[in-house]
Amino acid sequence: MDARQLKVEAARAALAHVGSGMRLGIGTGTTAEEFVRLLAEKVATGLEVVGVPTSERTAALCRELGVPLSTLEETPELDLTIDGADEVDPDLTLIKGGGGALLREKIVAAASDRVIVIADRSKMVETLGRFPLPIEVNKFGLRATEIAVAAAAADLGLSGPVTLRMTGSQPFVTDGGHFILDASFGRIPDTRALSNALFAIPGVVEHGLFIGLASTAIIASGDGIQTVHAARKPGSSIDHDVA
Ligand SMILES: O=C[C@H](O)[C@H](O)[C@H](O)COP(=O)(O)O
Repeated sequence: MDARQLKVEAARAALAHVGSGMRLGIGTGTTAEEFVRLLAEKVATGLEVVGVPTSERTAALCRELGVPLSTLEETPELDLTIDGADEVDPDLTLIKGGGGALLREKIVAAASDRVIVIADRSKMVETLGRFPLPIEVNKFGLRATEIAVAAAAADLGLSGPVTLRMTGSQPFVTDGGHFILDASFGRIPDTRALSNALFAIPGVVEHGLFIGLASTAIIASGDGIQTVHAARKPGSSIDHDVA
């Protein structure tokens, strides 16, 4: 099975969790787009859902394929979000933002009762950090923010290039009008500590570490589909088991 087919299989398995009447968060990226295509087929045959897209790119695909859309203003509480990821660790902490949509993705995920991550097996890692961590930053004070990010990482024993994401000769600009720094720190043993350190920097708008947001990961490989549920945290209502 090639990489695209694995994405389709993960998306298909996630679609089984979608029921009529649901308010859906709809992710961004090539895997989420396979989900949108399958969802659109179901909508065409009568499934009634409303989707809140996590990017202009996803919104355009939904419109093209006839998936009914809402906004988070109109529909601030969602039943389920389905999204891809750049990396997934065994606790279902994620790195996201390879497509630049991390800010809206995190807002939508946080507004959802459940978040299902869909990915092929290559995205599973023991420790996050092989994929450069996307950090969305305000355009103002870019250089100062770059220096502060590197210093915050160094305090945690992390180091590596922090580069401004480009599109051709121009900086990449997110849907929110910000820039993205891609931080190649290597393995991140303490994601919570790095998250806190980054949020202490005023120029940081959001970062791509998704901690405690994913409830389930649906992972496709040549051996089939693996479904992993997030471990129960004190006070949480999330189920915990590994299937
Ligand atoms: O900003 C983009 C998102 O976080 C994507 O969900 C992530 O980059 C995974 O994308 P793909 O499914 O294309 O690998």
